[in-house]
Amino acid sequence: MTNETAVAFTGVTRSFGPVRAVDGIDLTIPRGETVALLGRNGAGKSTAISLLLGLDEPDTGRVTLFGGSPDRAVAAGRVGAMLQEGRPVPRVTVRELVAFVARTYPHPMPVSEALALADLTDLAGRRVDRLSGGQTQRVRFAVALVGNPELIVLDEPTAALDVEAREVFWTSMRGYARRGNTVLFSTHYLEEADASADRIVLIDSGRVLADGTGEQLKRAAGGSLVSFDLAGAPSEDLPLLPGVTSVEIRGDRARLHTDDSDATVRALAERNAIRGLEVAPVSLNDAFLTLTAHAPAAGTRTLETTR
Ligand SMILES: Nc1ncnc2c1ncn2[C@@H]1O[C@H](COP(=O)(O)OP(=O)(O)OP(=O)(O)O)[C@@H](O)[C@H]1O
Repeated sequence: MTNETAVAFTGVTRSFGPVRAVDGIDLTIPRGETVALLGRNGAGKSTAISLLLGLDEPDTGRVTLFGGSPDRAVAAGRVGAMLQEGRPVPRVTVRELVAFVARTYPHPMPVSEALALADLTDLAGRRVDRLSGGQTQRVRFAVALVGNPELIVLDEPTAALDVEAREVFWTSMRGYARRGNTVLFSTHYLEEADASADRIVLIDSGRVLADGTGEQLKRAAGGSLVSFDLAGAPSEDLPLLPGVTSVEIRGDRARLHTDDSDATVRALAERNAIRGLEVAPVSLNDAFLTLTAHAPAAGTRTLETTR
């Protein structure tokens, strides 16, 4: 680990009774990187974030922020967080709330700057209990960043926001990241992870399944999807065709994930199995489903991509 490391998980586990919520995570995030923690419900994202913020302790392993304990980094005002649970909203204006929070940090940014970064300048005088869901989320973002943290941690920041509100939110977030800050956010939304993060860490059953850019994840899951009508032909040997990494049969339609679509299509042509043939790049959504569907019951299978 170097001075340039913002976040480091080393062999971290955390169980709740029989549930291994975090099951051996090793993860290093350099300063200045924007990382998405991507996973379905119950994957272990919130537990990992609680450990990272020092709100919970690992059973084994260690989490460090900027080379020290999470508590130390939080106490020094180096970390801002936007967690899932909402707090009761007080009857103050947006500016008053953000200014109040700023006073609790050692090196806050000017309140007007936090409001501008969160796109709240026009709403500064509005009462916080009279805002829409998207506006409230931006207030929570301003509260998380007014302390001028080097690392900001956002647990599903856009849950329940519509497409437009999400776009506004991510524009704000990217503005903050561009200042050289480190951002870690969790999400179920693949497009969001791909659009807003430099790097995606795919988590399932408390383990890191893949770690790389959206492009690398797509490649790791098989580069293309070749589909065609079986027209009653047998499908048992399709997994053996060149390039094929996985096969799905839906009714009479076969969908082959392949990392060499040319070779797969040639082999299909030789079998004369080209009715309704389509070749498409794997979408991030397909990549996610393929990777998580293959999660093993035991043992770590990290699809570590070359970074
Ligand atoms: N305090 C707790 N007590 C018991 N089980 C817990 C506790 N916290 C988390 N778990 C379990 O640990 C697993 C991981 O939960 P976690 O909340 O970390 O997932 P998540 O990826 O954040 O899910 P979501 O996307 O739904 O928020 C789940 O099976 C959950 O039920």
